[in-house]
Amino acid sequence: MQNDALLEATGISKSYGGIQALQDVSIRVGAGEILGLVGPNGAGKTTLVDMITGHQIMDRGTLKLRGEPLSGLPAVRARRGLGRTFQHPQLALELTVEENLLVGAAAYRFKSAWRMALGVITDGIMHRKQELDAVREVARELGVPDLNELTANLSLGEQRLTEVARALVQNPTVMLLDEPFAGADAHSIEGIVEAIQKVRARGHGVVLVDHNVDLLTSLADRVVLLAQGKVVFEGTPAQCLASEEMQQVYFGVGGEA
Ligand SMILES: Nc1ncnc2c1ncn2[C@@H]1O[C@H](COP(=O)(O)OP(=O)(O)OP(=O)(O)O)[C@@H](O)[C@H]1O
Repeated sequence: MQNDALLEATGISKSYGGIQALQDVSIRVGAGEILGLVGPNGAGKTTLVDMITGHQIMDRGTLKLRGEPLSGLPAVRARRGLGRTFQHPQLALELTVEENLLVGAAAYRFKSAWRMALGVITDGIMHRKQELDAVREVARELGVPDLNELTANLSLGEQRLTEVARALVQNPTVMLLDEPFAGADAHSIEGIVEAIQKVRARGHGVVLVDHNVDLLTSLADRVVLLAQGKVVFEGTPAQCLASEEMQQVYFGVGGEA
């Protein structure tokens, strides 16, 4: 065992046509660590999350989860322990909140598509009560609104909170959150923060992408600043906020706000 990194992304590069979205980017997330990923619009933050979860295919680079190579379709990576949310929440709007959360619980239980198929036939009823209990507990802890509500009726903040709750019921080794606070109300933000802290307390890891730099730096243990597809600074939140690179990237000046 080389180190205690849960997630290691090394030398990730990706271009879309003529746009170099990521160039030789490396990040690592340790056990019980929240890694904040900041950078201006178009810096490559979502692209990096997509490379890790397999929602886009990288041009170059390697990924490891708990020291083991990570590849395959997003569903395979989810079963290996990657939980995520999306910049635009991806919930089944025609289902209730509870049904959406149960999808997360089932994804965690079935370690392969074959087992999932078999499980639906053989042990669906046996595990249903267990999963319902887990879902209801997470919902209560995070303050997820009415579980019987149709997801289409939720506000953006409530959808974000529900998506984070869905990721949490999978008990992810690493949870990747793409702008979870954008447009969210105070109550939803509180629940999302609770979820992040729970993952950390379990000794698992979080990659947190958000434009709310105050909130992000108050939660993160370490911050990586991306600009134009490259890592331009990495350090503690205080070091990052004080860095010349941060001033340049966000305010176009060197050394002063
Ligand atoms: N599917 C795609 N096709 C073409 N270009 C893309 C695609 N996805 C991202 N890009 C480009 O790659 C670059 C990085 O985009 P990305 O969305 O990763 O940035 P970001 O840091 O997440 O930005 P934001 O904060 O606005 O979400 C941008 O120039 C973007 O236009």
